[in-house]
Amino acid sequence: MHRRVITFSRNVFLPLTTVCANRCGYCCFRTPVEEGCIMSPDEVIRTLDTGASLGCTEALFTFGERPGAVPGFAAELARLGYADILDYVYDLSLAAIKRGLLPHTNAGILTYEELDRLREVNASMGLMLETTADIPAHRNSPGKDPAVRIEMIENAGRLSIPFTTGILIGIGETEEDREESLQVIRDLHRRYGHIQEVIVQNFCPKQGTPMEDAPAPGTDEIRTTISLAREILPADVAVQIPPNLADAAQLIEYGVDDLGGVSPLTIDYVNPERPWPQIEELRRVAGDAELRERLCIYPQYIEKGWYSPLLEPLIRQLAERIAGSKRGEGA
Ligand SMILES: O=c1nc2n(C[C@H](O)[C@H](O)[C@H](O)CO)c3cc(O)ccc3cc-2c(=O)[nH]1
Ligand SMILES: C[C@H]1O[C@@H](n2cnc3c(N)ncnc32)[C@H](O)[C@@H]1O
Ligand code: MET
Ligand code: SF4
Repeated sequence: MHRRVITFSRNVFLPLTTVCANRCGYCCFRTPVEEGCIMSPDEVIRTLDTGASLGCTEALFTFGERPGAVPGFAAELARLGYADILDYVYDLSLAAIKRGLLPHTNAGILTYEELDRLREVNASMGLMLETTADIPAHRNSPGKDPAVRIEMIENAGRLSIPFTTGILIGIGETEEDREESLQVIRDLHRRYGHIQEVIVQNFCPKQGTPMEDAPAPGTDEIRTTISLAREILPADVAVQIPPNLADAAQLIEYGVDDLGGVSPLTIDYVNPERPWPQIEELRRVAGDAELRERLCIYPQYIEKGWYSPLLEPLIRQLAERIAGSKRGEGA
């Protein structure tokens, strides 16, 4: 009999800047421009080096959207010798590759040209659709307009970029909205074949944000949504849940395929109050299923050659390494 497989990726989280042109009602990550709103190259390099020594394979660059549009940010970035945060992430992606980590960037909305440029140094990229609904939490976030998000996910498809997206549940959308959001993702994948995973992320209220008193979705609601995702999405698209935000052991059997990026080093800067479980804990969560490490580019996209030539040697080397550690376990 075929044993079920649950995957995860070993990463470091690099929040290059907390400055953001949006103001989402649920977010505690964003800060005003001030000294220290940008992660310094030294700190990034140190994190990459330590991450590499701990066996991490993914450098997750997740940060505020279009920070350059916020007054004062450009001057802060200029102190580091950069005019555009995307040039900064490009250079640091090269630094990650040099140290043996595959970059995965989620910087919010990017244009077709920007995606094309970052594609060169990213093994995969991501953008949460969040929801197709028009909700109060996104009133001050032009970048969360569903049409804008869908257009970017579509552009990533046109560029054959292995892509991570997902929905955020409990932010004021209805169950019908969740269904519609998942159908939109399915349709994008039917057209371009680039969606490797869909995150079903549960909203966690944050003190000091407009939604601090909004209720968090309960386990039953998350379960129903996972089942819905598994039902709507084709089999080659993984359903991912974040094991630090939800009780993963109680959810696995409803159709979870993946536990996302887990870090032995860095915290989840978007949910700083929620520590990552250790790898041993994930094994318990997976239960009867086989827990298997993966890269931030899924195997089917490696096979198809959906990556830039610059990444080829590292992808090859890391794919062999994680396959080897599995053999070493006698699995
Ligand atoms: O593509 C994304 N990946 C996100 N990831 C990455 C994801 O968990 C994995 O790294 C992917 O599975 C890449 O393979 C996060 C990881 C964290 O530690 C915390 C938050 C996120 C959020 C996103 C996200 O919004 N989009
Ligand atoms: C990086 C991703 O984190 C998610 N995100 C942002 N704020 C929260 C929160 N309070 N709870 C859960 N997820 C959140 C969004 O979906 C964003 O796209
Ligand atoms: N700001 C981006 C977005 O919300 C990246 C994740 S949140 C830090 O899409
Ligand atoms: S969730 Fe992302 S886009 Fe929204 S305010 Fe926070 S950092 Fe900005």
